[in-house]
Formats: sequence, structure tokens, C-alpha cells
Amino acid sequence: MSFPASVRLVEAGPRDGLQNEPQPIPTATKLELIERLAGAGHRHIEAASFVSPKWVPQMADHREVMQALMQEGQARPQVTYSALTPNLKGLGAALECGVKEVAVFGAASESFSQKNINCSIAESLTRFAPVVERAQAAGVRVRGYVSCVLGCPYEGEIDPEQVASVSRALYEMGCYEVSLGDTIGTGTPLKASRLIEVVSRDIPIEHLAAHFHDTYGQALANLMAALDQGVAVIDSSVAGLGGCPYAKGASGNVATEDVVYLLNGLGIDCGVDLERIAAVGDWISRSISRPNRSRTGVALSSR
Ligand SMILES: CC(C)(COP(=O)([O-])OP(=O)([O-])OC[C@H]1O[C@@H](n2cnc3c(N)ncnc32)[C@H](O)[C@@H]1OP(=O)([O-])[O-])[C@@H](O)C(=O)NCCC(=O)NCCSC(=O)C[C@@](C)(O)CC(=O)[O-]
Repeated sequence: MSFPASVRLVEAGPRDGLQNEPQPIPTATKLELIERLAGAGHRHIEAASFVSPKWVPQMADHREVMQALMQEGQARPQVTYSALTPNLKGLGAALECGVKEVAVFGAASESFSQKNINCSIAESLTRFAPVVERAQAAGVRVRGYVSCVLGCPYEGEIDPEQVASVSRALYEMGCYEVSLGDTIGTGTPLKASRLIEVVSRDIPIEHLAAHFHDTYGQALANLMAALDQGVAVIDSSVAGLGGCPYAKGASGNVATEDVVYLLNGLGIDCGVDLERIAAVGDWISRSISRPNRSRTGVALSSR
């Protein structure tokens, strides 16, 4: 196997991780989490989501979070704080807060697209185009997500060619990076490897990211396959926080602590300190009274 020399981690805990938590989490707790993540070495933190509060109530304080960070951002200029923006309304609000990076999110499954953003795949791409255009005109970078790349909660198997087609559309639209989401964590390494092989025919590998949920305990194995294909950007959530509101039973992203432990073992630099990120995972799990789903985090904090 061959691996990249370094990996960029995108910490999705404050957004993907918290969006599905049933009890309201105070804005101050979210901000403290983000600050601690930056303190552990993260340089890219997905901090909020400018979606409808009726659809995802936990992200309703997106303005407060981003406004506070943009002030704070002056103190941490090296950190990118990004936010999801599904449409022009979301982008407008994000721009008012001074956000420097946003993300649009589509799916490789028609059913998931309908459940998640209330439109077809084709409609979503039509909706994203002016979002990307307006963001770029404002000097804001846009990331693209594709959900259900290794399986859909409503349709089951998804053809890699379909993932490639949506990914290509986002990339050609102007997304600087396309993050491949195994939303329900059903992928296995050979499938992950094949998927990346197909998608990277159209998109240079350095513009692809792996966003794997750990529902079936396969995320680290799938990441090994992705690393071996040359993927050098990994999305993860501290303490394995998360789950998708529109994918019942799906657990969180692969835990950041577990990824950092893996990368350290492979001699791959990622800039995040293992002991510090484990402490953040322990702290947020206690703060929101939920089990820590990082095996590495639990092992380190119980020593
Ligand atoms: C996309 C919409 C907004 C369409 O929702 P819609 O109902 O079709 O939109 P609409 O344009 O008809 O508007 C309906 C209402 O929503 C409001 N609205 C409309 N847009 C916004 C906005 N941006 N911010 C705030 N409010 C908004 C709008 O103002 C209106 O309010 P009303 O007049 O009824 O009071 C909706 O479906 C939505 O918010 N969905 C959220 C889905 C979501 O956040 N899912 C989780 C994130 S994706 C994910 O987790 C997967 C990922 C990325 O991690 C990768 C992976 O793991 O697979």
C-alpha cells in the first residue's frame, strides 16, 4: 500500500456531529467546542449549517455561531470555519456573517435528495449553481458534498457511476473539493476503493475528500482504502459525534481521535494532537451527556 505524506482533516463535529442531537445545545457550548478543536490543531472546522430551522432545529443558531467565530477568526486566522448553505437564502445569511467558506450538499440517490433537501438531484444542481457563482463572486470558497456514495437508506446499492456524475457536476460548477459521504456507513474497503477509482477518473484525487460514517464499524478500513488510492483529505467528528437526521439509524462520522491514531501509526502528518483531541472528545461527550464513540478516545481517557 502507498499513502500520502500528509492528510488534511476537516472536523465536522460541530455541524455533522451536533445536528442530530435531540436536546438543545447552548451556543456557548458549540463555540467552546470549536475553540477547543482549534486548540487541538484543527485548521478546518465545519462550524454551522445555514439550513431551515424547521428541518434541523439544532442548527438554528447558525448566525450566532458564525458571527462569534468571524470575530474570533481574527485571533485564529489560520483556521477555516465553514458552513453548509443549501440555497441562496442560506448563502446570503452566511455572507452577512462574513463566512469565508461554504458547502453545498447533494446526493447520489434520488430518494435521499428528496428527503434531505426536498428536491431531485437535477433540481439540487440547478439550485447550487447560483450559490456557487455568488459565493465565488464574493471571494468565498465552495466545497461540495455527495451523500449516499456507498449506499442509501432508501434505495440500497448506489452505482459508482452515479456518484461520479454528481461529483463531476459539483466540481465543474466550481466546488474546489468534493467530499464523498458514506452517509449510512455501509461501505466496505473494496467498494470504497472502486468508488474512488471511478470518481477520480473525472476529478483529480487531490480534490476529493473521504467523509465516512462508522455505522458498521468499517470507516477506518474504508479510509485505509481511500488513503491507498491517494485521498489526502479526511472528514471526521470528534468523539464520533453525529448521525444524519434523514438517515435513520446512521451513526456519526468516523471519530477524529481514531483517525489521528491511525494516521500517527502510519507516519502520516495531520497537524492534530492526539492527546488534546482525545481530551476534547471526552469533554464534549460529558458536556452533552452522550457516550464517547471514539475507541481511541475512551482508551486514552480511561488510562
Ligand atoms: C434545503 C431546504 C431549506 C429546502 O426546504 P424547502 O422547504 O423545500 O424550502 P423552501 O424554499 O420551500 O422554504 C420553506 C421554508 O424554509 C425557509 N428556508 C429555506 N431555506 C432556508 C435556509 N437556508 N435557512 C433558513 N430557512 C430557510 C424558507 O424561508 C421557508 O420558511 P417559511 O416561509 O415556511 O417560514 C430544507 O430542505 C433544509 O433545510 N434541509 C436541511 C437538510 C440538512 O441540513 N440535512 C443535514 C445536512 S446534510 C448531511 O448531513 C450529509 C453530509 C453533508 O454530512 C454528508 C453525508 O454524510 O452524507
